[in-house]
Amino acid sequence: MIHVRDLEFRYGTHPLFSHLDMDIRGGAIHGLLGLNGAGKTTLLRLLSGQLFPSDGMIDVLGFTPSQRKPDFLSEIFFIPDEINLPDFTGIQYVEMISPFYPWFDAAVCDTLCKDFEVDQRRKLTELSFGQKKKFLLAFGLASMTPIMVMDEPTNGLDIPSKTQFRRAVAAAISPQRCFIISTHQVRDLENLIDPIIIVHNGKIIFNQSIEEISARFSMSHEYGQQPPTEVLYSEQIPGGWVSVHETPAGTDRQPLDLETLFNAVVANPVAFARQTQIQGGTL
Ligand SMILES: Nc1ncnc2c1ncn2[C@@H]1O[C@H](COP(=O)(O)OP(=O)(O)OP(=O)(O)O)[C@@H](O)[C@H]1O
Repeated sequence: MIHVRDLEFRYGTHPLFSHLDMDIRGGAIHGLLGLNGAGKTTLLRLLSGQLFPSDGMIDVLGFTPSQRKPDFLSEIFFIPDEINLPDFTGIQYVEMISPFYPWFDAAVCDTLCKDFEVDQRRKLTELSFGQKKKFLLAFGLASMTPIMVMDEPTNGLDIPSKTQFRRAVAAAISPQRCFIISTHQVRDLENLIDPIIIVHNGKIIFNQSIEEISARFSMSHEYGQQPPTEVLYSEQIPGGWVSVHETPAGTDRQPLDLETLFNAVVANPVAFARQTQIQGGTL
């Protein structure tokens, strides 16, 4: 659904992306991870036509986002981290904005607002940060756009709302839709995001499904003071070490936790670089 080739992007003279390639398929909830300042928000804005590349190609559903064609803008919904909503009630917002989204489903919006306990009769400017975010999530999921891009969507959500968010997103994904979620809160989204994409030093250095990851890499815990040897990555934990290594054939796998995987990939990108593209499937 999304293809990026040789993307270059700079803010002023400061280069951020150089020769960045990425392929994203439909029917999946992609987790976009990266260190602070790696360029996650910038990449999401480039994909949604809010920023323009300095060079290279971005293809989203056959559109070039920077052209900002109305047909393209009605197929993508962007939920930013910082939300500015107009001085409307939720009901007025739905009346004014939903006509831009041809597949908008008002019943889905009502149900999600109810689940999130957001009162659409209230002025959006008078809602708390978390309530605004939940309203926009409900509206965005109800927009039924094939592409949905979310920047740190669980920021500001209380614990039950995070659970409802995971449930709503899992229920909304379909082979015709593609979600990209940028997050630092990987524990909030564990078991939801798959594949995992990591942006680092101006490039996509990792883009693999959980199945591919767990077939190739395992995690183990060792007790004692000495760090384990012959591993791809290790980090100290109370009483021992957790390490990431290639899975030897025929051994049982330990599920990988995403935080450790992320630390491992960023600490040793070369070791993980062999499979940065999703292989097979409909790209
Ligand atoms: N408007 C701007 N003008 C100049 N530089 C910018 C601008 N916006 C972002 N940057 C720079 O671009 C880099 C990437 O920023 P971006 O917000 O995309 O990163 P991020 O991965 O989303 O970071 P975080 O995880 O901290 O939210 C940073 O070094 C940032 O300072």
